[in-house]
Amino acid sequence: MPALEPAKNKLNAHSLFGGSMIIAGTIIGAGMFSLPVVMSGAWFFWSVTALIVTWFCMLHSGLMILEANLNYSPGASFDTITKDLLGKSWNIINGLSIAFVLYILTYAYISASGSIIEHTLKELSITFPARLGGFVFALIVAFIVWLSTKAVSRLAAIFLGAKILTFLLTFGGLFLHIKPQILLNTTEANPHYLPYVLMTLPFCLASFGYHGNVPSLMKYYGKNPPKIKKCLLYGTLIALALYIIWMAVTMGNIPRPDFIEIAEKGGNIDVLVQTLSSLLNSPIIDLLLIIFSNFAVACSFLGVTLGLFDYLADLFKFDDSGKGRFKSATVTFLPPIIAGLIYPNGFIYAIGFAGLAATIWAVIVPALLARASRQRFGSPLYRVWGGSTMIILILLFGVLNAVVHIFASFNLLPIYQ
Ligand SMILES: N[C@@H](Cc1ccccc1)C(=O)O
Repeated sequence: MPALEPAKNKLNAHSLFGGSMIIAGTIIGAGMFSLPVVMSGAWFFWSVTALIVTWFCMLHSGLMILEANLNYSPGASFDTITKDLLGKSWNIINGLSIAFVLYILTYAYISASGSIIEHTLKELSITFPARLGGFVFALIVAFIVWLSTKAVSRLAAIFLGAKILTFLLTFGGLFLHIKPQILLNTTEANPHYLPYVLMTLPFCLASFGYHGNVPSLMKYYGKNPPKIKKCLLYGTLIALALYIIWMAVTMGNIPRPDFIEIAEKGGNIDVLVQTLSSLLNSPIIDLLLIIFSNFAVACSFLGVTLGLFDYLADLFKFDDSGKGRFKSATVTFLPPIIAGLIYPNGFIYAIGFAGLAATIWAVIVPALLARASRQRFGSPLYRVWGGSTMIILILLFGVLNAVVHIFASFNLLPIYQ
């Protein structure tokens, strides 16, 4: 995500477009690549339903952070707001869950980039093990993050542009290939979809995560709730639309039973991309898909690790000198790199656990923040609609996600296999 400048004046004219893109750019990332695999049981209709429900709840939990944030001066971080409104214990839980999500996502990106690099080089007839690919990629990203925030923001902006461009080209092409009989799964006799829908929720939740950026938007636009509200609405809507198209093109090309094999192979990006391209028989789309997946992963990788880097630098009080930044880069990258070397194929698991931890700081804590903000300040500048009912609804959604993921981890939910 590009670095944000502080708001220069109250009537600042930062465009709506920029803020919406920051939100959409953060949302659309690795999570998206887990969706077709984990949603193959629930298939198209129920997946879209789960995505819409998650979109609604994640948009409102983001708005609740905004509601609480507006009581503080622009630049106040998530940490400041939570400590002040909910107290020390919640702040520790919040901080731990943020660090956990960022760490596990960094691991997911290393795993994903390894598999993407292996697949890309295989197309060029070069054999390169995924483990090594992930390792090298992580070192490059670590170097860029160590260099400066500016380097990250410039590169992330370029990658975001490339990601959107290749997305449009790729999916424009894929759209024409959708086969209705595959999308509607007409060949399977008596299929069951509904039992598989619950387990998809934590993955949808992870895929709609962006909440660390709400305070950044306030820093960017100043106290301008109507504008920030629109950014959240448009940014999340762009992501929702894109995910629905993504479901349609993957499920409209890969027959449902084929997903069982993809999942058995670990469900990593390369397997999905490979299956898609073997079915399409179009070298151009194949190439675009590869370029797109590389950019999508690289862009979110930079954004998320920059967040983790700043968070850890602040936590351990490492300074901004070359040496201090080296220490921060080491604590940021070393644990996920080691995990990626030992266990390179845990992509899908990682996204599921990201969903479990994200439900704390991106759903439950925001709902509690909005409640506390109303009690303490009366939320004079902006209040999310729906009163306490909305707060309760969001809390229920958050708890449901946690319960689902815990049940799924103990194999208590049906799995499509
Ligand atoms: N939504 C991001 C992951 C993410 C989760 C939580 C916060 C920020 C980012 C993705 O799909 O990759």
